Amino acid sequence: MNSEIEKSYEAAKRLYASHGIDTDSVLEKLKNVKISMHCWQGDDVRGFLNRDQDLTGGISVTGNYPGAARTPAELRADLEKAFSLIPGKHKVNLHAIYADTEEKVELDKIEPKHYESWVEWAKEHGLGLDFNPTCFSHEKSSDGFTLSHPDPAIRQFWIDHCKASRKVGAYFGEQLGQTCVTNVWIPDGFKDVPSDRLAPRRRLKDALDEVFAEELDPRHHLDAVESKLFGLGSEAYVVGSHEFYMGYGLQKGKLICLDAGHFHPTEVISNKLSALSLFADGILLHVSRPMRWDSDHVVTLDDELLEIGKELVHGDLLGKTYIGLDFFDGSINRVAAWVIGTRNTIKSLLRAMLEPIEALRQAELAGDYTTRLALTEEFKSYPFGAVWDYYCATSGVPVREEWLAEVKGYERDVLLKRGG
Ligand SMILES: C[C@H](O)[C@H](O)[C@@H](O)C(=O)CO
Ligand SMILES: [Mn+2]
Repeated sequence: MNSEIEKSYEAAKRLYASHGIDTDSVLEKLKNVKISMHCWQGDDVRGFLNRDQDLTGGISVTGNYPGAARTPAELRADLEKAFSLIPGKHKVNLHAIYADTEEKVELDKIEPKHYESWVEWAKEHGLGLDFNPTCFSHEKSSDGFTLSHPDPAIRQFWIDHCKASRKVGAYFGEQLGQTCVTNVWIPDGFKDVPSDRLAPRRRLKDALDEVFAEELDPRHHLDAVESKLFGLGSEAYVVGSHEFYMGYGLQKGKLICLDAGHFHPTEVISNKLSALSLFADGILLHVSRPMRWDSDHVVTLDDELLEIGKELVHGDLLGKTYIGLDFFDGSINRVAAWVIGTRNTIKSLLRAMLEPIEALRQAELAGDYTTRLALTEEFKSYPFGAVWDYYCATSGVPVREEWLAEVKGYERDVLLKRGG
């Protein structure tokens, strides 16, 4: 290893040690945290089933940066490239539309065999897999409703799709020896003020009961439910609101998914974690960056991401929280988007682990808010970067922005040769 990196790390280690923070054990702890990298950043949420369908469900990707993956092999190659630039061992989050099969299979008929190549690949690379039913970009969701659809036949189609998805998820967990989280998100909602808010929610509740009726081994598989305040075309009312899923998840023992972009613009998920942790068995995060709305920008190391990291680390929530990412930006290199967002998410955890939390808590308890503020601010310029660089170097991934040259080379040699 470059001796400058080592020297800076040793100096940083001594400085943090003077506050009782052992950087070596922090890095050991960090190594065990898995981030679920969402496959859909790699191809603008197109998938491989129903590729002729436009992206619907009130979500949107803008930008036409060249090189989006067109096949499972291309997507896997891009994911591998990204993982080679990110420290640690992580997971990949698949949507049902990412099936790798020659068969023309309908969503309600998907089976583990349609995802076998993903399982083989995950085994080969020591990765975990998570899963999601895809309740959008389909003719049966074209009027904006799925599990809460008033037509029982359409509702049943989506119920069957979600049931089939759980089986796929359970297979992933069992094959890979890592719990798979299958997350249900549906777009259902109204553009304008509804006359009946209750009936769709009652239908959704019943539909979910049917979806989750079969018990699955929690060592292999956990269910999550994801709420939203509004989407494009569902500005007035979303059936699966936060209150709905918080109630459902707490009552039925499901993981509650908090997507950073799914709340009122002044609401932050970092402030929900401690409260939820007192009641929920587990939490799933969709780390995202809303810009004025649920715009799914690549996550940066902004105040909210740092706050999320602090809550997870200082609230001792890493053991009960599954950290997934959810952004999709088609205006920049998509491999770089993964690398930036995932490295930032890991950095936010490291930053929190390097905080003098005991001293801060004592100051707070004593009502000494001056010390709390002074220490918090001074620690912002502590040599966190030296510890991060050392972590990257010892994990065998590029240090600082060195990864960018790798991505540029990959763009030149691989992505730009893909054509439209
Ligand atoms: C593609 C994802 O499943 C989707 O983004 C969902 O998680 C969401 O956040 C919708 O706004
Ligand atoms: Mn999400």
